[in-house]
Amino acid sequence: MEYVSTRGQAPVLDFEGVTLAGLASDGGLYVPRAWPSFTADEIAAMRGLPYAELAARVMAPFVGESLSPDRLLELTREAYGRFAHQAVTPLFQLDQQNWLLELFHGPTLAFKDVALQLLGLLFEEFLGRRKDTGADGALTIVGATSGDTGSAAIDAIAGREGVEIFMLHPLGRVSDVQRRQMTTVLAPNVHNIAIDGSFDDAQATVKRMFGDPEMTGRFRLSAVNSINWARLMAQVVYYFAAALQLGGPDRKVAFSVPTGNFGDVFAGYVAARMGLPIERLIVATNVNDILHRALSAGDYSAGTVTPTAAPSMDIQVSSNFERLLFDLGGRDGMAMAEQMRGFETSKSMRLTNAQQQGAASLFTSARVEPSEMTATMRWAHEECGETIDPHTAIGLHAAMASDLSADVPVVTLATAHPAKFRDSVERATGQRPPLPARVGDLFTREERYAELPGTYEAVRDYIAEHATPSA
Ligand SMILES: Cc1ncc(COP(=O)(O)O)c(C=O)c1O
Ligand SMILES: N[C@@H](CCOP(=O)(O)O)C(=O)O
Repeated sequence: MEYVSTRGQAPVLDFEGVTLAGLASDGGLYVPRAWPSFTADEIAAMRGLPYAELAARVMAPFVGESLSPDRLLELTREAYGRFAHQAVTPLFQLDQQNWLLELFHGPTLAFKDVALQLLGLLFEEFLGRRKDTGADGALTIVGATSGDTGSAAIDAIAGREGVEIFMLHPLGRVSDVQRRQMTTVLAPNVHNIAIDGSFDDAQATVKRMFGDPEMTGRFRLSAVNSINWARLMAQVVYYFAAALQLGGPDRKVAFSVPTGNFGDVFAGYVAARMGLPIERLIVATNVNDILHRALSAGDYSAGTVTPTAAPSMDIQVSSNFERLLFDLGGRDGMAMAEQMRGFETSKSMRLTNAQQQGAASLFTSARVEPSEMTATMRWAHEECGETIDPHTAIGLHAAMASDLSADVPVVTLATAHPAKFRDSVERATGQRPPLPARVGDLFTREERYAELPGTYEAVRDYIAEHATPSA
């Protein structure tokens, strides 16, 4: 499988190459040159497979020659063996039409674990291989988080040889559980940085660093955010898992996805491109609603980020939207580069007709207000006996407000465990969700992190001082 950049100028790479590279060198994002697809019979034959086997089957075409099928299966078995639920991503039925896909049974209680547990193993595999051949094996990961990617990536990377991680989070804008899941990991290869700014500022810093020759010349940078293709690839699998349980491929299923950086819902788009019959993808946002404006009116213009009770979705510049626009706009890298240059200058762009119409054939969107989010948490608790987190509530509200026909099952992605957002959940339901035992003594452990201004220079200098130069 070959991967090309959405901006057309970066070298074409294989799966191992894109996994280690993260962001493309022209500032674009890597996507497969063409979408692999399965026939309905091939999809039907996946019914009943254990999750790790399904994952290996769905991801095999993306991995190509970079791993043998047996090795890929060993890695998926290892990654998903660490989950607290045997089904890995179980479904929970709420009512006749609505289901929750519980994606929070991994070590750090959010959907990020599904991809990052595997990505940690892939880094180890590919770096080990390079070391065996005498090539430089050291990797400096630089990431941005609004709370969940950070903890999942740190859990996956802490203590691993030849890899170090610098994780930027917005100071004071993540929950106490999210922060402590990152800052109490004291492994020497883990560096937490709280910046005075928003997630968007952190993400912009990370992207700029990949284009800074001084940094790329000294350090071998890589990414754990969903700019890394391997992240998205692993997230495609649970769309297959859910649809197969609800009658797919013979029956269409809709998904409602609490959305910020557009990674999770883009994985649903990829599943559809691979042949999985999907009735609709609902993009659910909080008041940081750039994606809702883009999908409903073609207006992709970023305002200031408003802090909310669903902090992981407090994002205005959604990285992966570029992947969708590239695919829907005829895969023209030069045109995409120009469109993104315009956006980077003015923080605003219009979708082309092709992009808007292409998106409308599969996506709808909704902006969910704080009162609707709270009411949905309360409804799920009182009527269905299910405690849900604020992000999931945003997805569920959008699902229940949609105009889908009653015979279409709607799966809302339950992206985080309610215990990660205990204060908001308690305010909505009157019950404080206990922390699962697997996160351990989070509130008695020592915390360590640096606090920096939100400028590129401050972060660059800190990383330049603390990172290990590549040989
Ligand atoms: C709990 C939670 N829900 C939803 C999202 C939004 O997902 P995405 O950024 O892939 O759109 C995030 C952050 O990524 C998250 O952490
Ligand atoms: N909500 C995310 C933001 C980063 O998203 P990613 O999927 O691109 O890593 C977070 O929790 O950090």
